[in-house]
Amino acid sequence: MKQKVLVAGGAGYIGSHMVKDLLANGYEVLVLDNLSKGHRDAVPHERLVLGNIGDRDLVETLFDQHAIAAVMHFAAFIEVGESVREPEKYYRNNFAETLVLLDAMRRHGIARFIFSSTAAVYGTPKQTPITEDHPLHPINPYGASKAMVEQVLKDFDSAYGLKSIVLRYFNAAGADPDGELGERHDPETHLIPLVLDAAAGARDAIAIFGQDYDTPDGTCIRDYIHVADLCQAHRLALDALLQGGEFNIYNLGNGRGFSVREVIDAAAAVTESQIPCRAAPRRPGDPPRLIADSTKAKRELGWTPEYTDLATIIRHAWQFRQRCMAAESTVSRTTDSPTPLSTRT
Ligand SMILES: NC(=O)c1ccc[n+]([C@@H]2O[C@H](COP(=O)([O-])OP(=O)(O)OC[C@H]3O[C@@H](n4cnc5c(N)ncnc54)[C@H](O)[C@@H]3O)[C@@H](O)[C@H]2O)c1
Ligand SMILES: O=c1ccn([C@@H]2O[C@H](COP(=O)(O)OP(=O)(O)O[C@H]3O[C@H](CO)[C@@H](O)[C@H](O)[C@H]3O)[C@@H](O)[C@H]2O)c(=O)[nH]1
Repeated sequence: MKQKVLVAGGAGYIGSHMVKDLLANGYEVLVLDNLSKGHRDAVPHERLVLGNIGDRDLVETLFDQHAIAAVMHFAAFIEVGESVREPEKYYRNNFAETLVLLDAMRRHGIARFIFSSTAAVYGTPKQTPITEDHPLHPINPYGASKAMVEQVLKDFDSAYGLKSIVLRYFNAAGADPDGELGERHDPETHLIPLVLDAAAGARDAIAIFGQDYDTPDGTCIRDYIHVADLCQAHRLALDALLQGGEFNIYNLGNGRGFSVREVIDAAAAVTESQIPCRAAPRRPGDPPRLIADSTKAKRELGWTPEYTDLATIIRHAWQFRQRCMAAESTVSRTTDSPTPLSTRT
């Protein structure tokens, strides 16, 4: 019988790619998403349960009605800058609501959990590349909310035997290599899609947040990891838990950092466009440099990222963006009223 996985936040960017990946690999999938940020058309409609991970009655009913083998938890608010301005929103959604989900799992004896954590738990790292044993000193509420969940997961493992794998992603980027799914945050705050907006002329210029960091060109350095490679790591983590694996933590990145300026230059080459830029102040909560050491995930999970080249990551994001633009222009030519973009057939 197929194993059933509950994907919380499965209508979002990374979660929707995960749903597609799981279905392609023979799993049953149920998605729980409140669509606060996600897209209804990013998941097969018959699999979507509309609701909140912090709705205890709903979650307990789901666990009563479905034989859930494992939960993958993508549901969260994700903007570093917003978390500095509105910390309550982040601690409530990312921490308090997750606690409700975990408690319902515990009460129903569902004992396998895969958690989307983040490089933001490390804060400003003492050294790069960062290994998993680097101390956690988050410098923004987003990272702190994720570190708090990690602590809960360790304690739930010890006390209740709820087994988790924590995946600390660095900067998720790119899109489904088939072109069917991609990143559609609204508002978009992530560098690569914003740079592609500027390349397409949909935005006047890309603001560079800080040019006085202690990096070779003065702009922040990040480790961009393809969304399809993140999905591969989740599937391997799921297999490990289903085979009796224990609590563990893995960094997921390519081990190579690119500055904001290097990303802009790479995007200009991929799109064959001029990308106008303007200097802007530093964004609060941004560490200067985040680069992963993912040796442990490769060694223990057998993770072999496929799309490690920055140009490939940007090209896939660009292909998805162009597909969306083509679909939107077809819709606006054929209807008077706006129709939601459907990326699934
Ligand atoms: N995008 C990145 O670069 C990145 C990097 C590191 C970690 N992560 C983590 O990966 C996960 C997914 O990120 P993403 O970029 O796909 O974000 P996203 O905003 O596209 O997806 C999150 C999804 O969760 C849903 N959601 C949010 N709160 C919910 C709640 N309380 N109940 C039910 N559904 C809820 C949203 O509607 C959305 O569909 C997040 O946990 C994020 O912290 C993302
Ligand atoms: O218009 C922009 C947008 C971003 N940046 C910079 O580009 C870099 C990357 O920013 P962004 O794409 O917003 O990602 P991060 O803030 O690094 O955060 C992402 O990556 C983290 C892990 O490293 C995850 O935890 C977060 O969820 C995810 O949003 C940062 O230095 C930003 O200051 C700009 O200069 N201009």
